[in-house]
Amino acid sequence: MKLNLNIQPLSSWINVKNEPLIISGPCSAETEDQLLSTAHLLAATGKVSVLRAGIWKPRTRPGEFEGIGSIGLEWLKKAKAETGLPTAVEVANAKHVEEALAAGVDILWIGARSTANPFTVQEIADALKGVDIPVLIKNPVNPDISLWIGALERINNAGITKLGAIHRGFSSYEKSSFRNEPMWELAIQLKTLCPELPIINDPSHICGNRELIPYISQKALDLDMQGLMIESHIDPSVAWTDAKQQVTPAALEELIAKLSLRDPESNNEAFADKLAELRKQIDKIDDVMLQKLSERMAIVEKIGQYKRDSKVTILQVNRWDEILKKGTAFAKALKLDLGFTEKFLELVHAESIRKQTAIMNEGKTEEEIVEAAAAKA
Ligand SMILES: O=C(O)C(=O)C[C@]1(C(=O)O)C=C[C@@H](O)C=C1
Repeated sequence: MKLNLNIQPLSSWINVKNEPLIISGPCSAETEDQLLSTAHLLAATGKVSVLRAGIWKPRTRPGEFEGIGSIGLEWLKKAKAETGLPTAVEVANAKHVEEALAAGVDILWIGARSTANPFTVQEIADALKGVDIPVLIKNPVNPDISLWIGALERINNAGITKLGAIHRGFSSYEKSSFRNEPMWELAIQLKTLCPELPIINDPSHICGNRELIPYISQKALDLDMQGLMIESHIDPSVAWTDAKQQVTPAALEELIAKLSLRDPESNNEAFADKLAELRKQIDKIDDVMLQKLSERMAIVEKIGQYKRDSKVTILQVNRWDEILKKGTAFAKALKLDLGFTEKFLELVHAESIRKQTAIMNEGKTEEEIVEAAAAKA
């Protein structure tokens, strides 16, 4: 399946100073002086293409600083006039859109909490009808790619063709070293569904601390993302919001200088030949692997029939334990990663159980059974 979005390439709507696109600025606009001094230092790096600032801050609990509000738009206007940097702000309702447009903001973005709510996204989409402005959409807080896609579609349906996504990571119940789990596979899935959609990474919100930002930024570029949105502050230690994850403009400049830029392709003929040869080898191995998996599943089905006819349970925990032990010992000898091997074997075992469950239920899969029950309920 491919996503049918009507979008213009990033280069046609942003004058990118240096590849990749760097959007930077304070988490929150706090004072005129803080915003202007940060903006001037960012502009002086020559590496930043867009100045960002939070004007209205969606906070988890009331009573915290909820953004400086409309006055911040005036400061942004001034910063743009003085530095020449185009500006970007987050909007979360129709009123924000109206005010941001009136203040001449160049790029709007929709935050993760808003993306998770289709009513909010639709309200913003309606407010954007007939307007020609770039809009970036952060992934929803929860790891649900259809909400992300739905938001992109709603905004695109409103006529916005200068459209991009921002990967800022996902909330998770599990304890993690990240503020928001990157779950790169979801961003990769989005890119696969819509290769022409620019995806910008937001290492600040993924990391939640300054230390990890260089690593995540490099990984994002290596996964062929088009840009980075990194929060910066003239003095992060006194920032009113997200103090731990903001960097100084000087630190940002250093971070950008250290990034390795790699191209998605190479014109070097020797490289292309070598790559083609190695890929041929991989194709052959993948064919054998899939062939073998298909043969394995045929045996699993046969066992399933025996189990059904002999009234034996699907799960054979001792046998499964033996497979895991044997498999991981072999993987160790082969220098395969143990975590990967376990995950792979678990996936295969789950598929065996799915197949045998269908055999126990006259060929009906669990999804079909659940669907039929839902239709009756
Ligand atoms: O050995 C069996 O009993 C099988 O059905 C095969 C198999 C497997 O996939 O290897 C599947 C389910 C059982 O829990 C154990 C092993």
